[in-house]
Amino acid sequence: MKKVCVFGAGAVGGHIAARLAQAGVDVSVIARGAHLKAMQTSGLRLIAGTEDVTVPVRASDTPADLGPQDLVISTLKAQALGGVAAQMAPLLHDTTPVVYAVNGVPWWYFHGRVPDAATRLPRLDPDGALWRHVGPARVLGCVIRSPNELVEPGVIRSMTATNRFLVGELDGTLSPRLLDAVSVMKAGLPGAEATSDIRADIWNKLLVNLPTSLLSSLTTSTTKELIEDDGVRDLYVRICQETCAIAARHGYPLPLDLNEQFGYVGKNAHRPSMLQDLLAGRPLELDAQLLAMQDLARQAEVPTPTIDIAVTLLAQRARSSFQASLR
Ligand SMILES: NC(=O)C1=CN([C@@H]2O[C@H](COP(=O)(O)OP(=O)(O)OC[C@H]3O[C@@H](n4cnc5c(N)ncnc54)[C@H](OP(=O)(O)O)[C@@H]3O)[C@@H](O)[C@H]2O)C=CC1
Ligand SMILES: CC(C)(CO)C(=O)C(=O)O
Repeated sequence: MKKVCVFGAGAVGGHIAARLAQAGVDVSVIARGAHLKAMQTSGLRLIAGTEDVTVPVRASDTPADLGPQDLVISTLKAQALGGVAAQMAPLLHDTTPVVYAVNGVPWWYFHGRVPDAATRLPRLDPDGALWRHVGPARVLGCVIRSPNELVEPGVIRSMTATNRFLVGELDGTLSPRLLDAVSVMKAGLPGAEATSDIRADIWNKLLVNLPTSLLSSLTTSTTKELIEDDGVRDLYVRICQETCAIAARHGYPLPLDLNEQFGYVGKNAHRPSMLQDLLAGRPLELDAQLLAMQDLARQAEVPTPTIDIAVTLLAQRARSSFQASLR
């Protein structure tokens, strides 16, 4: 049986690990702190609608305890990826693929696209640790469409019945290792799918993340509340339009279907992961979700006045709430 390790099994990774364990997949998790202790002592609990399941799961904070894997699924926040890149070594044999399930512009985005010197995004891999210790050859990109919250250590609440995980090779091929990874994931996650254009899926997800991360975090509102107010909805639309303009200049003209957008975000009273982090006094995924998008806008000379104001305000809010959490 294939061995799968979920690295950074918090809200999303906990959901993935619980579903895989439920389906009988040989899955283990890397986590830390009180959440790790709770999983080791009482198992991993997933609450999804009326369903409430607890599964035993092998959990550690030390990759060497778990050994080489057939598949690693990273569900860390973007800003944590570089710091653990070197620690992944014990989980990797020569060909182990690593699925990077993460929001925002990914560190590997330009790999294979433009001449080598310009392929790295220093903001997302400041000292090159990801490039050096993992490298783009192992990477399968993954877009998450699955809202979840870690409600207490060891306990994940899933906010919706439809959970999609779009997984793709960076060069778009439907390779045997991609189909293998998706079939392992599908055992517990019927919404896992192989995609032949992971970058298009990333842009589509950015189109949801830019307005929801910015506006929910600034207003402390759930995604559903955001679109109930005319003024906030107007800002939401402007942020979407600016995001579409950036995407188009980078080769991805996105159709802006506001009915579809509002249908997706309005369905759940979900606190986006960025708002969850803000309320908990944790660092935000500002670089990957927001500042990298401003970089791409500047590169393509696309004006983003609404995004810029919202990012400035949110960055300040993040600084002050992080400071408050230290007091
Ligand atoms: N939550 C959601 O609904 C959604 C999230 N996403 C995206 O998915 C990704 C993951 O988000 P989410 O699941 O919310 O994040 P979480 O913070 O809930 O999960 C990440 C986990 O990794 C742990 N971790 C961090 N560093 C280490 C380390 N060195 N060793 C062991 N464990 C570590 C964290 O522990 P600690 O808390 O101690 O730092 C945390 O439990 C993000 O990119 C997010 O934007 C996408 C769609 C929906
Ligand atoms: C779009 C949203 C809000 C839920 O899928 C998300 O990606 C997040 O919580 O970070």
